[in-house]
Order: sequence, then structure tokens, then C-alpha cells
Amino acid sequence: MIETIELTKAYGRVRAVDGLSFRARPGRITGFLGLNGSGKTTTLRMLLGLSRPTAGVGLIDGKPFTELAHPLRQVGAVLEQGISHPGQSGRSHLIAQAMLAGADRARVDLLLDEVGLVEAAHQRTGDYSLGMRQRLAVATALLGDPPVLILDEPANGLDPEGIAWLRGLMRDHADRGGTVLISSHLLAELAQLIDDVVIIADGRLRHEGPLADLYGATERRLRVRGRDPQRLCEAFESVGAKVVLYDGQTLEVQGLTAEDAGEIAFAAGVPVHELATDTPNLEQIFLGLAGAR
Ligand SMILES: Nc1ncnc2c1ncn2[C@@H]1O[C@H](COP(=O)(O)OP(=O)(O)OP(=O)(O)O)[C@@H](O)[C@H]1O
Repeated sequence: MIETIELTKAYGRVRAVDGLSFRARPGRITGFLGLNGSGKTTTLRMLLGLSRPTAGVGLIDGKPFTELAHPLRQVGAVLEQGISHPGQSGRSHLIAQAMLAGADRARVDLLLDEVGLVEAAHQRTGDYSLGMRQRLAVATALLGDPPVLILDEPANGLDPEGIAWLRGLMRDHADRGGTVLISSHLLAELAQLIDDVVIIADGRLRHEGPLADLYGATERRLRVRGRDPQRLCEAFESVGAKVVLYDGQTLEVQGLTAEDAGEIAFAAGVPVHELATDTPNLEQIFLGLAGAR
């Protein structure tokens, strides 16, 4: 379990993180979302003991990071790029890190396989692509087999195959009872990956809950085209629906089910050419919650 309670970080007069309280639970993958500069990295750095809170606390399994008995075996983190020496091979980087973490060296080859770097294991990390560096960073985070994973923008630089790999790996981890907190400035990037969302803006909490609730939080819209748009518009408005006519013929209707809209058009004697329920655009829902106010 990861928890922050009234977590705050001030840089002079700027409050990068401001009274932030949220939880990431075991068995779940939690997306930590906010626009650039909203305070995600600052929050994660405080959780990992790399920066001291101005007020409040960040807890991992009930304790601040600095009080954990075996931090590297309790929490795995992917923070910035460039954690390895460019002249070192991926494998020697992992062996050195395994020694630091007190992890079994046998895990190195297992993890190289798990993150898909077996063939590149002896290549200089300086020659790795961004996606390969992300894979190496994930392997490093997993060395101590920690139950809690904290990943800052890990999807950056991954191609669709890489994203699918990351999804499988995190799902496995959560299914085994692990806690995963993963940050991004794009909800769409994480939508296929996460169970819960925490959305912040200006260092403050804007929304916390299951991803599925985000879809429910916005009203569905209908897209309707018919032979006489003007007449359709009047018919829908006469029952209290909100209607916008765009491109001269397509109506966007709020406040009606598809069944109702079909019946109303039929009663008004207007043949319908298209009637569809628009699935909400996740990125728009996200921007509505995370955007500046
Ligand atoms: N060391 C620092 N000194 C002063 N201000 C800082 C420092 N670190 C971060 N900030 C400010 O705190 C705010 C939050 O930054 P932070 O890097 O946590 O955001 P973020 O959500 O991780 O953004 P991004 O998605 O761009 O990484 C920004 O306004 C940033 O300029």
C-alpha cells in the first residue's frame, strides 16, 4: 500500500505539491496523472525519500521510505533516464545493482529475459534506445522482488509492443498482490493498463477512484443525422434535450437515450440516417479534470 497524507512541498512561494492525500492499493495498478508541472515527480521523489516534504507524509506499507527496514526489497522505482553508466553493459549494470540491493545474482538473467533484453545484455547501455533503457530501468526496479512498484512515466519511449509487455508485467505483479503506482501526463497512454486513477493539478488532488467511474462521470452523447436536421433539432429540444447542430446536418444530443431519440424522430416523421452513442473521449475527460482552473 502507498499512501500520502496532506503531502506538501514548497519551493519558495511555489507549492509544487499542496496537501495531497491519496492511496494506491495492493492488487491494483494505480495511474498517477497530471499535466506537465502538476507535481507528479515531486510527489514520487518524496515517497522515495529523495526529497523531504515541507509538510505531511508519504508512506509505504505504513512507514516513510527512510524508515523501511529493507527499502530496496520493499520498493522498486523507475525514476529518471540515464541511471546506468553508458559504457557499462546492461548485464553488468544489473549485476552491480543486484549487489547493492542485496538481491540474488541469479535474478539478473531471469530479469533480462523477463524484460526482453537477453540479446542486448552485453551491449553498452549508451547504445540502447529509449525503449531499451526503460526496459533496463524496469528490470533494475524488479531486482529486489519488491511488492511495491513506483514508475515515473515508464511508457515514455515504448512502442506498442513495449506497452503491451509493460501491461503484462504490471498486471502479473498486481495479481500477485503487489502495489503499482505509475505516472503519466497522458491518460490515454495508461487507459489499457490501470485499474484506479489519481488525477492532480497544481499539486492538488482533483479526482481519485476506479478508472471505470471516470466514464460514468460524464454524460453520454448521441450523434444523430436525419433528413430534416432542423425539425429533428426542434423535436429533441421540445423534450428538454440539449442539442448542437454542426456541419449543417449532424446533431449532437445530450440528455436522451438512443431509444428515446429514435422514437421522437419517428413521431416527428423524420427519417433517421445515423444514430450513434459517442463513447466519451478519455483525453477530454482527463483534460476537464486536470486542466487549469
Ligand atoms: N527543485 C525545484 N526547485 C524549484 N521548483 C521546482 C523544483 N522541482 C520542481 N519544481 C516545480 O514544481 C512544479 C511541479 O514539478 P514536477 O516536476 O513535480 O511536475 P510533474 O508533474 O512531474 O511534471 P512533468 O510531467 O513535466 O514531469 C513545477 O512548477 C516545477 O517547476
